[in-house]
Amino acid sequence: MHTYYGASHILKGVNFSVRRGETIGLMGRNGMGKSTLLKSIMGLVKPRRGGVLVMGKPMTGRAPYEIAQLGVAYVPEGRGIFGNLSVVENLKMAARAGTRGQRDWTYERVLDTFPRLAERLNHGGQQLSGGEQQMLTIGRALMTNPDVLILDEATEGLAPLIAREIWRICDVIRQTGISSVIVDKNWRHVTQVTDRNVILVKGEVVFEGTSEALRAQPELLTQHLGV
Ligand SMILES: Nc1ncnc2c1ncn2[C@@H]1O[C@H](COP(=O)(O)OP(=O)(O)OP(=O)(O)O)[C@@H](O)[C@H]1O
Repeated sequence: MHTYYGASHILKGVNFSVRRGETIGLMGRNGMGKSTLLKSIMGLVKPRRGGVLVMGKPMTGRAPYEIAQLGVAYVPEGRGIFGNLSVVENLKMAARAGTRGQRDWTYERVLDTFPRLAERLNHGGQQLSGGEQQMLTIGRALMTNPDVLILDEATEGLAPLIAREIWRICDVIRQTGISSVIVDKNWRHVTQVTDRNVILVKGEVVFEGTSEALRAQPELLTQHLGV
């Protein structure tokens, strides 16, 4: 895939795939193209060359809601809950069956997974802390019973305890067999919950491999992830 913003060539031939049940870490320093890749997949930005297949169906340039209907749930950077609606309303309005008719994620199950949300059911979205808002956006994505969950900047700006809770949730989601793509700066946490990791540098893939393979190459971590 090649994606541009005007004359700026941002994604330079990125080949990226997500298999069923796989959890992928997408890493790289600021401005390397991670969000642009996710937006290109979701139909928010149109790639100029190459394209997107969802379950083998060509979906390049299709609207984000069409991608979502094929089972891809996207939690963008900076979240995006409905601040004037309560936690209950935010969750219930998202409820629907998945692409195979599955209803594994019910309102009750989401609350079991996010005990903090269960304690704040009638709070308005804007009354929640940043971490609770992130839980609510992930919970809302799960209510759509997705096949793939995409999390951009999963724990950005969250207090360490809350970030740890998000990582626990990522692990729970992984165990249910949903595929995930997780963008986060903290490679130590990312690699604990991923099967495969991809590092982007200036719009190109410079590493792709298992968490063990990445940990075995500390020079990559220093060079590309700033550790
Ligand atoms: N709407 C836009 N118009 C023009 N350039 C953009 C736009 N959005 C992003 N860019 C540029 O594209 C490049 C890739 O940005 P992108 O947001 O994909 O990076 P990223 O790896 O997700 O980094 P970050 O963690 O900072 O979001 C950057 O140089 C950025 O300045």
